[in-house]
Amino acid sequence: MSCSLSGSFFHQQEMTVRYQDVVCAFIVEDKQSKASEEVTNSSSFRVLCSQRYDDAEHFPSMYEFPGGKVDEGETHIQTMKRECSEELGIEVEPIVSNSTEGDVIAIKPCYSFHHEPKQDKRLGGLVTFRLFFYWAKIVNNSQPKALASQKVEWLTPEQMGKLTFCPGDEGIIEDMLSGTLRPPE
Ligand SMILES: Nc1nc2c([nH]c(=O)n2[C@H]2C[C@H](O)[C@@H](COP(=O)(O)OP(=O)(O)OP(=O)(O)O)O2)c(=O)[nH]1
Repeated sequence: MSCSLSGSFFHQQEMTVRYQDVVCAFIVEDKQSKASEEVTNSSSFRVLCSQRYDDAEHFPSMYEFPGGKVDEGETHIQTMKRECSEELGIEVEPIVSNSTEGDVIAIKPCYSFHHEPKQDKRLGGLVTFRLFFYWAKIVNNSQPKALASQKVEWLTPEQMGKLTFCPGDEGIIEDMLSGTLRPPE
């Protein structure tokens, strides 16, 4: 069977589109901690968020969940732990469900968007990011510090809703606000 193909179709076929997995952690505040007094009596919760630098090459000043690109040979959980250590100086563990012991709860694994990195030598060219979200908690009482961002804050979904988050987080805040996305009990 023959078919006619437009120039733009050929262009797309020749273009290399790479995929880059990004792991993001929804780090839930420990409700026992003093700082979270205002949310202990409600169904609300707070999640650790960072604000990117004002002069960041991509998405300056926007908020994001801690995380980053998966390095070659890394599992998602290794990436999450490494990024949290590098960016926040904290040790985290994934929150696992009781019924599926050992399984990580992954949320919305299909967020993707196009991105044209200029400097990142690992990428180069057109890249589709796939964001994977995991619930996590801080262990060993380590305290988060803004080591790679201008600010880190514990935020409720209501507070997040008033801020601008990175494009891959589209829908996430709305889901937290509506209650469809909540930390596992
Ligand atoms: N860490 C993180 N990245 C996010 C989120 N939402 C979202 O769209 N992203 C995007 C921003 C980045 O382009 C990419 C993650 O890359 P990265 O954490 O290594 O950040 P980076 O500043 O070095 O990235 P970049 O300059 O290459 O964009 O995913 C999020 O909630 N957390």
